[in-house]
Amino acid sequence: MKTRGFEIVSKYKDKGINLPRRQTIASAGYDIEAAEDIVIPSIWRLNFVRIFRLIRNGHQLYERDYEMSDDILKPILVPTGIKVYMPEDEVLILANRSSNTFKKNLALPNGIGVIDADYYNNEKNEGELFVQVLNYGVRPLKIRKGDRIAQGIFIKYLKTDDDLPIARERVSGFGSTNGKES
Ligand SMILES: O=c1ccn([C@H]2C[C@H](O)[C@@H](COP(=O)(O)OP(=O)(O)OP(=O)(O)O)O2)c(=O)[nH]1
Ligand SMILES: [Mg+2]
Repeated sequence: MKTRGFEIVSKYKDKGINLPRRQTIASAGYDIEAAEDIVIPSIWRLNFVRIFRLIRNGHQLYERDYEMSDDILKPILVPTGIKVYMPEDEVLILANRSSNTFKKNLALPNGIGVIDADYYNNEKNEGELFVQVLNYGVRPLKIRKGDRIAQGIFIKYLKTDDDLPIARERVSGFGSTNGKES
């Protein structure tokens, strides 16, 4: 019987993806690997480029220039090539590895990632997990395919007494319930 587990998404079948694994007897987290080589640019450099662009365009660096700009510094989404299934009352918490901040200047800007049970096999991206990352170091950071970039922890979540039943199905992630994806 299938209860909870990880699977490889179709796009990455036969691409040598390893399913997440725990590393020691009592490790809570299933370590999740990057599915591709990817370079994470430094946020300092990106911000420098933005400021340089503002100055070059003759803008003064007033607060309103930032407010007017829709040039949001978006985190990089690292593909994992995997999806996760679990009972409806569970959630996979995607957490950073402490070594990422300690050794690599790699942060998960959303703090933790919340992977909902109904994200599995969604029509848009089949439920592929992505890890949002920011490199707060000064150099670009190379992530290689197979590097363990985050860990997934399964937990049960609770509902309030007056929780409203809802029939809406999840079609994707990253703002899909906002009406439009951002
Ligand atoms: O680090 C993350 C965080 C989320 N997700 C996927 C799985 C999750 O089920 C979905 C929605 O995440 P969340 O509810 O945290 O984001 P949202 O901004 O509320 O998006 P939505 O409106 O789609 O719920 O996006 C990831 O792949 N990685
Ligand atoms: Mg949501």
